Amino acid sequence: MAKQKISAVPSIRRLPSYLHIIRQAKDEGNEYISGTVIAQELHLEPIQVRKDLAITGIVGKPKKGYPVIALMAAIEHFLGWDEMQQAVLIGAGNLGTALTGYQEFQYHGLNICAAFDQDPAKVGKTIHGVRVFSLETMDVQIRNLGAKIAILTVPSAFANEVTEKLVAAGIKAIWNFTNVKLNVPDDVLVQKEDLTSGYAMLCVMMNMAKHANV
Ligand SMILES: NC(=O)c1ccc[n+]([C@@H]2O[C@H](COP(=O)([O-])OP(=O)(O)OC[C@H]3O[C@@H](n4cnc5c(N)ncnc54)[C@H](O)[C@@H]3O)[C@@H](O)[C@H]2O)c1
Repeated sequence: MAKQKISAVPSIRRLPSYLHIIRQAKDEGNEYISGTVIAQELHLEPIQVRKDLAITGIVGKPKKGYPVIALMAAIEHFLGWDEMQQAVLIGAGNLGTALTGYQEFQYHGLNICAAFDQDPAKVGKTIHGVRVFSLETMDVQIRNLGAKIAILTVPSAFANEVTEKLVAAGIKAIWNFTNVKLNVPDDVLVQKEDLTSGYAMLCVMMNMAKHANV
């Protein structure tokens, strides 16, 4: 996996919300959905939705919109969600437990197949159907499971120490929930996640609304 600059980051971040709405439309028995309907649901401009969907290669029909089944398939294929990825989770604490319990990942091609923790009280337990293993067995287990993705939810102080072990075990992509910049070789991808950036947006919106109302 080579590191490349991704140009359409905001569009890619919106695709899962589109998929959710399109899936709902399909469940309600609709064969087509228009960009305008998706835009209305998400408070976006229709032109933005059409531009975003264009990156998946699908084109809508005038007056009808997009065929829902083909549109879902195109988005899932673009995101790589039409193939199930095996992932391991390191740090079965509060956040790690919540992530293992998030059933939606199954619809997004992500299967958390094992968890690892250094706490002996957690080793051997099963959280939301995911077995927690000892860190000592991590290398062998990752190789046996063929997992290439790791979800990192350990305390930040241990993030790089654990990352070194993950890389040695053959992990090629890390979803990093710690607040640490990970030291990884060029062929290992890292996506850092921070819930506070969403909260920051909410605060700015609240501030703007407050000033607009005075
Ligand atoms: N990105 C976000 O928005 C966000 C939100 C919440 C928490 N976090 C981060 O996620 C991490 C976990 O937070 P939490 O609230 O779940 O903490 P927690 O203390 O509940 O869980 C941490 C788990 O990691 C285990 N652990 C500790 N050292 C380890 C090691 N060396 N190897 C393997 N396991 C180890 C602990 O035994 C524990 O089960 C922290 O780094 C926290 O800052 C990020």
